[in-house]
Amino acid sequence: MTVEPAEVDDRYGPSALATPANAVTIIRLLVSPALLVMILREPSSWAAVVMWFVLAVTDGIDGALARRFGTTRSGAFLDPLADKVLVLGALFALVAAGRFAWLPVALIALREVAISVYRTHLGRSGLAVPARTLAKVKTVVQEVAVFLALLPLTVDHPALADIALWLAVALTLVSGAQYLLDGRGAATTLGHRAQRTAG
Ligand SMILES: O=P(O)(O)OC[C@H](O)CO
Repeated sequence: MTVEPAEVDDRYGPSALATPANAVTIIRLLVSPALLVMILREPSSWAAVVMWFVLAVTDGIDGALARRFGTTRSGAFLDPLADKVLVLGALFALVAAGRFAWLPVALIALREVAISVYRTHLGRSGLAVPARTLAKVKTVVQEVAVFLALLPLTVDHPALADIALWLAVALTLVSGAQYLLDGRGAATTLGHRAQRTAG
């Protein structure tokens, strides 16, 4: 038996596109290029830290809105995509700025692209692959690695951000392998409320 949280308001059906959660996701996507320009101009600054913090925190907001108003196939696709654009954009900008090595960033990028292709492939059959808990944790660790690299206070201790980045690499690869090992079992039709929610 599925127990629904009492406060859930299933206002949006599984195929809805114009939802509050998607609005937050799209705003995050539109704002992200400004951050990348900022990092390229000055890799470590308080302005970039504040902007990154806001973009990372709003990751939780679109997930919460999705759980409140109803999870959708578009949200299950768009939310992880926005995270990838944001995190990969910031990581590549930090490589370009000489702050991160290319190898860990390339490993993360390979997994993120592979899972996006996998999601798109299943999406063509009307299936969604909502983010799993471990994948959400890996996104947070990726965001922490970027945060530590941007933070002026840790500029003299680059090992901190590097350790966080390698931890993110491990979580990224393991969580990616989980999706692939589960195969279509990781997907849901979202015909009814998804058991795993986007966010
Ligand atoms: O690893 P993914 O592709 O499921 O993405 C996870 C999301 O970034 C969590 O918000």
